[in-house]
Amino acid sequence: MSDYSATLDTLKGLVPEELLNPRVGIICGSGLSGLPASLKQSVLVSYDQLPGFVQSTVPGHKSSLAFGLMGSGAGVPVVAMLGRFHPYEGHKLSSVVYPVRVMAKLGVKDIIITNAAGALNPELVVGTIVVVHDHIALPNLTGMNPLLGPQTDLSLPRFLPLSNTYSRLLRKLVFQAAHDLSIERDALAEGTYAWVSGPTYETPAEGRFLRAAGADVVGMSTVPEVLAAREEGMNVLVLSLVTNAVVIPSGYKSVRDEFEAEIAGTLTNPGVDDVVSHEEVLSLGRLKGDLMKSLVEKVLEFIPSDA
Ligand SMILES: O=P(O)(O)O[C@H]1O[C@H](CO)[C@@H](O)[C@H]1O
Ligand code: HPA
Repeated sequence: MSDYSATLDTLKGLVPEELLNPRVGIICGSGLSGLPASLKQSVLVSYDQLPGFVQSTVPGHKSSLAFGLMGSGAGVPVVAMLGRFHPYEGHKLSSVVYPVRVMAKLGVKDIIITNAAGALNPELVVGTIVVVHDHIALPNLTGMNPLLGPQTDLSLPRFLPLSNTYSRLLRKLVFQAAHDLSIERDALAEGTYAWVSGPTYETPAEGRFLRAAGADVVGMSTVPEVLAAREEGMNVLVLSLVTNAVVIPSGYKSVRDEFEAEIAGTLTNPGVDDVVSHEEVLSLGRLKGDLMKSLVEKVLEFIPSDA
């Protein structure tokens, strides 16, 4: 698994030398694989060609790495994961973060991680892009941490601080990019991402619990990648696309009240239990994919080459 040299040698045989030193890594979330659609000189490498890579089995995720130049002008050399790995697919945490470590070995300094997420903060409208500034990871706190285990690379820190996880500079560049693109203010927000293992979506009570703990959005990915990227010394930017509401502003509706209103003939608004689906998540990705793409491309233009 940790034989990076086999992966790197394979990449050397498949990707032209001028694309093999990407500055920025990108991970495409559910339904967001179109992000690198307009890469120049793009070269696709399928995961099944790469030792150490597993397969993405989730609809809306492809299984390829894309190398190329992104953005206007000459473009910035990037490597993008068109499809990520989640622990709920049965992948080990070490497999989930393997591509991030490969990116580090290729020289990636800045990583832009995107995802689809449910809104816990009732003020977040579906379609909003949340610039993540913090996270809550119950799996990490309870023993499912991708950095657990013997230290195989002594050049990496044993005890990684997480108080400065999400690069202040990169976060600010998103707002600069949005300003430049005249994207309306409400299209973006800042917030805290809660990582859950999935594959079940949250119950309403779990949603309220995570909200009470201080999270704004929830998803089943990203945090393992963030931890590996930070351990490898990368600057991290996370953008979450809100695809559905988890905590419904109107809150819980009592069926006893409803029943009593019904027999009293005063029932006007019967409660309905909202149900989220992955199709809904993907359709939001299709709807907002272009916005995410232009934002990421603009951010790339602004990232200093020595950041
Ligand atoms: O986080 P990404 O991969 O964007 O996908 C999100 O969407 C899927 C659920 O619909 C889960 O995998 C969740 O994590
Ligand atoms: N919960 C967890 N993960 C998600 C959700 C959600 O509501 N939406 C998209 N990914």
